[in-house]
Amino acid sequence: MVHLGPKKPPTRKGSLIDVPESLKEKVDQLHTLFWVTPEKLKSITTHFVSELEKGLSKAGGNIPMIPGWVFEYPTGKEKGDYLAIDLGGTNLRVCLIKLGGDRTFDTIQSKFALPKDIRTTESENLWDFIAVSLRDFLHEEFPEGSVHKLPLGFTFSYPATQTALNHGVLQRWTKGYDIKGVEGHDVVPMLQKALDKYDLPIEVTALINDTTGTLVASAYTDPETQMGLIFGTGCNGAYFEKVNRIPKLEGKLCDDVDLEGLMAINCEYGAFDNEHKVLPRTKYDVIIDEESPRPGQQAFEKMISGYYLGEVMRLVLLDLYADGFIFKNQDISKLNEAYILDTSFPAKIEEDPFENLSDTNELIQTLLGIKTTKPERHLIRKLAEFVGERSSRLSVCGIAALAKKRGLTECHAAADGSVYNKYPNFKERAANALNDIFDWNLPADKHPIKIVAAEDGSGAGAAIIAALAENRLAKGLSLGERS
Ligand SMILES: Nc1ncnc2c1ncn2[C@@H]1O[C@H](COP(=O)(O)OP(=O)(O)O)[C@@H](O)[C@H]1O
Ligand SMILES: O=P(O)(O)OC[C@H]1O[C@@H](O)[C@H](O)[C@@H](O)[C@@H]1O
Repeated sequence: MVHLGPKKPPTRKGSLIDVPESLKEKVDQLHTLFWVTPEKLKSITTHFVSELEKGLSKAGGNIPMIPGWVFEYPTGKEKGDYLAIDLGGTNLRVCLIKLGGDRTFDTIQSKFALPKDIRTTESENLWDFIAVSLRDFLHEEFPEGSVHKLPLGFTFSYPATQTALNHGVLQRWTKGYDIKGVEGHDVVPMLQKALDKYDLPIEVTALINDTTGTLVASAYTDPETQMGLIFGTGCNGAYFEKVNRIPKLEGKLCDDVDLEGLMAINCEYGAFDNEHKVLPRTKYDVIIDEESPRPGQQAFEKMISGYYLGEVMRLVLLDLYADGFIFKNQDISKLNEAYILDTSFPAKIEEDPFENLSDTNELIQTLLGIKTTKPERHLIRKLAEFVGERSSRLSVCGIAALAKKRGLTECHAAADGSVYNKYPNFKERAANALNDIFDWNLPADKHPIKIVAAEDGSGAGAAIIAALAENRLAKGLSLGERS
């Protein structure tokens, strides 16, 4: 007798039949507030293209468009062992990447949750945390120590101006960071100093952004890759631009750079529309921006990325409570705590498969100490769907804009990050938005521009870029601006 065990509950029907009219009207209002029409997506994308161009001009614009000093696609023959670290918005990852030289690679890695206070700690604590994490990793992987210096690719997922591959001056912290003494400084010597302090046999040979790493790592295994995207704690994209289409680099390139060649660009497009010309910001987006450590910055990122989606939800719930729609006579003191809800909160609500939303009931009771009625849970479920869908639909504007800017009619857009990988229905919603922008009306697997799962950009990408840099140095080629 085969024991089938309990089957996964079917997806719920989600009817609103037992929801009072007043709540149904509120659902409609919230849908109007968060829905982005196909026409709006198209107009946002058009503006996005012009902003990408402006970022490459000498005058610049909202979007930084940072040259990454990676000049070529990997050949797939890159070979060797490289260390890589990835300082993201939520975790630090330490990797040992073994490049096979045949479009394959192996990864040995450890993940360290960033300390809760990391966003406002002293900068020395940040660099020490990284050095100690690397020291622990080396003890495990090289118990007998290492006789020679190990090259390290440092994936630094923040906007850093690069005049060379192994330098990067932090423009500004994003994702709620506010560590003093780092903005305006080159982070490579800061990290190197901490590594030397702990006598680690490591040399930082390349500083890369996680989106550039994602682009290069994915191109190593999939030559159809034309852009690398991150939908994680933050959002961003990288692509290869023609060197002669980067006005702000005129006169700054060494003679050995092929002007007909390519250069990886770390767009830093979380900053798109800081001027607030096209994005459909709600009052909740305005509050999040005004109460963030860097008001006026990262307008696009603050509407779509993992660090903020839970906070958008929290602010709307507070309004629904103040207007008497939910949580009547309940103690909502926990809900008053900023950022108490991370993006897994709306994600788990969207994954609740039960008609009575019993998982949602437990989640809100456990996390916030609030009892809910079934009609309230239906309203909260619709709100989670609206917030999640707005994120997915707006996220695609960056992809469409990069494709339009480069004149790409078909390619792979390699995406990574927990919002892309874990948020329920993100992929389907993103595919629908691509259909809306390009009027394809095709199933996702037939899309000419296909969003695909990326390779490990922060690990393998950093290693491959370190290998590309070594190859250039071995040929006596430059890695940065004319000195
Ligand atoms: N189940 C989930 N669904 C959607 N987002 C999630 C989920 N779990 C975590 N997240 C969000 O993903 C972000 C972490 O992204 P990730 O790519 O893992 O790390 P990093 O941004 O540090 O590279 C956090 O903002 C977190 O709120
Ligand atoms: O991988 P994460 O932490 O989600 O980062 C995504 C993006 O987050 C943005 O805030 C950073 O400015 C980018 O550099 C980064 O690529």
